[in-house]
Amino acid sequence: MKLHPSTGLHGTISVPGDKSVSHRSVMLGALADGVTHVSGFLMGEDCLSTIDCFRKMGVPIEVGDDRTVTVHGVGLHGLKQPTERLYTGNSGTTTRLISGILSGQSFEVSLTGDASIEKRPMGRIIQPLRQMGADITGVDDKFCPLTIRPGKLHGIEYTLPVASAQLKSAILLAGLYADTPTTVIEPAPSRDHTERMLRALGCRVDTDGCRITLYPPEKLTARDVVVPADISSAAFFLVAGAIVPNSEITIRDVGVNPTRDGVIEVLKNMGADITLSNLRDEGEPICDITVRSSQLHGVEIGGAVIPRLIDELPVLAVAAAFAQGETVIRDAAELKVKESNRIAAMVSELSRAGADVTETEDGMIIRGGRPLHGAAFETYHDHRIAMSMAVCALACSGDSEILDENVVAISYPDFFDALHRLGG
Ligand SMILES: O=C(O)C1=C[C@@H](OP(=O)(O)O)[C@@H](O)[C@H](O)C1
Ligand SMILES: C=C(OP(=O)(O)O)C(=O)O
Repeated sequence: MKLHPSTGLHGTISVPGDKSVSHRSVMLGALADGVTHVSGFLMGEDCLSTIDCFRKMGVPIEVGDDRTVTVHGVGLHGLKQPTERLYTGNSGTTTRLISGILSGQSFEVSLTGDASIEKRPMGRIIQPLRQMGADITGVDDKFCPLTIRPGKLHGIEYTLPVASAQLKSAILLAGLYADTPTTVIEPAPSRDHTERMLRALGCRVDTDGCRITLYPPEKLTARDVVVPADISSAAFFLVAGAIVPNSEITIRDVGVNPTRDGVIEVLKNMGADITLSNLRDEGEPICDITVRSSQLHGVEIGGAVIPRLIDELPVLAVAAAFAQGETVIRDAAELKVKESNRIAAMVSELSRAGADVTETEDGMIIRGGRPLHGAAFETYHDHRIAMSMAVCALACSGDSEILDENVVAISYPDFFDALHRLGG
């Protein structure tokens, strides 16, 4: 994909549905009694992997052509043993959350994903699920493929070593099958879509600060889901609108759950001109967001905000490269175990454009304000690196290329069309 420097991005767009909410709508819809109509579903490869796994376990799921999905729930105990190994593709969320659910089933199942998934840490779910009584094994007890056999589950109280919604959700979903309540304590609040959706389906989940307790329900009752637009996808346009001069972009119906909206807070702290309008509640808070270009300045990004913007850090690093002064990103070691090592990837690609960036143990230091030039950017087979460097390319002098651009299909299949429609 070739990109040219942009003289300004203009227009109103809708970005695709939230990936986290889309995954959960299928998983919890499958376990509910009744039919779940999902609208605004993300037709990205990761969420299609989730649909494929549940279909293989006997859940009838219809995919419409207007981003609708209908899940015919089979109830908490209605999943069937698949005839083959489940394949979770590139999706860490599918792999970890489904493992929690599979720990409570009465059949044996094995699962794995692509080359990236086979390198991502699974010891973090294997350990607590075993404490709950699950019979789960992996390669060296750390990696996929995983094999899960029937086990009798009981509730535990577990303090998470990292603020991870995937880990939290895996434990809570196993807790649906336990004979006593399950409590998870987070170091800092991570996205709470699992808790919200479980409550909507009639399950008691109490949250007290960073302490979440799930009470095993008799059943879940299906309820339709309206998926908000994904703030993690909107973030690429928030940064593009801020750093490409003469831009004004409005993004409609974006989910601004307070456990997800750190990117807005940080961009505003950097001096971005961002306004929210039309705020309303559809099970998740939603609003329209307008960004206009402005001169950004460097900031410190660390601590409790990190889980609230974890997937947005690559594109925030791009914003920092165009800001005046120094930006320090810390407490973000989790970035090393995503689809790629996102710290190393961004340091390498921003340096290729001429930025002054240094890798640290748990983040990076970006001394912004240097003039950046276009280049041929690598993606490391990582959708967020591809989209971040595409945004960077628009604000560089000279032309750029994104190698392996099709990787954006994991979370945002029409990303380049959307950029084009805005004048990029
Ligand atoms: O629960 C989720 O839907 C997600 C949680 C985050 O991962 P971790 O929980 O591993 O931080 C995030 O990076 C991922 O894109 C989606
Ligand atoms: C980390 C991500 O997803 P997952 O962990 O589900 O692969 C992401 O989408 O940036």
